[in-house]
Amino acid sequence: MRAEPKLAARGIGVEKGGVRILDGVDLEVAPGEFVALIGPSGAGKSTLLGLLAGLEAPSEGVVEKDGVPLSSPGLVSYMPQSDLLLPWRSVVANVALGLEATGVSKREARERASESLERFGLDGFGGAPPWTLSGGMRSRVALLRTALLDRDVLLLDEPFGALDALTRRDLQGWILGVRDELAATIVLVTHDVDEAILLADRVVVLSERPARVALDLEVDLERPRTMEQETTEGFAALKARLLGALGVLR
Ligand SMILES: Nc1ncnc2c1ncn2[C@@H]1O[C@H](COP(=O)(O)OP(=O)(O)OP(=O)(O)O)[C@@H](O)[C@H]1O
Repeated sequence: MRAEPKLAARGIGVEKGGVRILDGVDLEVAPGEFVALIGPSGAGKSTLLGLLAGLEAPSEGVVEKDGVPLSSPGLVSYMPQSDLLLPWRSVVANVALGLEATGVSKREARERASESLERFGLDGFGGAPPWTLSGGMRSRVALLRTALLDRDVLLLDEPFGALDALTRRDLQGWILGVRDELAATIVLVTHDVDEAILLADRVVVLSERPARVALDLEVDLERPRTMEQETTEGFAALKARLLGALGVLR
């Protein structure tokens, strides 16, 4: 018998300001699975992630977590596209913010934030203001703030989108390393086909707007994943299929 999906979007349609954005999108994510969501710019990836986060309701269809319709935000950890670090708060205070928002006392939130800095490569930077950090470190602060919420679902909207190529690779390698520790079902929105294949168990491609699922591809590469796998034939074959579905290769 198949396990109940951790997350399910069924028959999702979304219309905004008279524009049809999503049209009959079905997506199931199994417990502990890592799914990457890619698609053309403006296809509706962030919209779909927002629905999975319970931030908005679809015009048609239903989003379920553990088989129960998702009716409010806060049941999952969600990291929006911009890192939203508050410039007047230190790194530790920024990390603690998510916990504080869920009702944890300021003192406990800061303690837990301080304790976690090391495993996110931020040791010694707790008192620093965000503007003194590199882009990669800012991303880790935002990721840590989201991960500390300790929900069983982690939704990431292009967490490395604004980073240069080298820093991006560095963080991809780092995500591979902390994946087990995060122990969550993960949905990641990305524009980067290599990133999707490297990190995910499955890559779901959305079509042009109004978006449908154009391809749902299992990434059957061995784990633990390494950057070296990017040079293998298996990787290249997956990439060709994804680029084909995106309309880049015809
Ligand atoms: N309130 C709104 N009214 C009309 N159209 C909207 C509204 N909000 C979003 N859209 C449109 O919905 C589409 C989907 O937006 P969304 O941000 O989900 O796409 P995306 O795939 O995440 O894009 P990107 O890859 O560029 O981040 C876009 O074309 C956007 O212009």
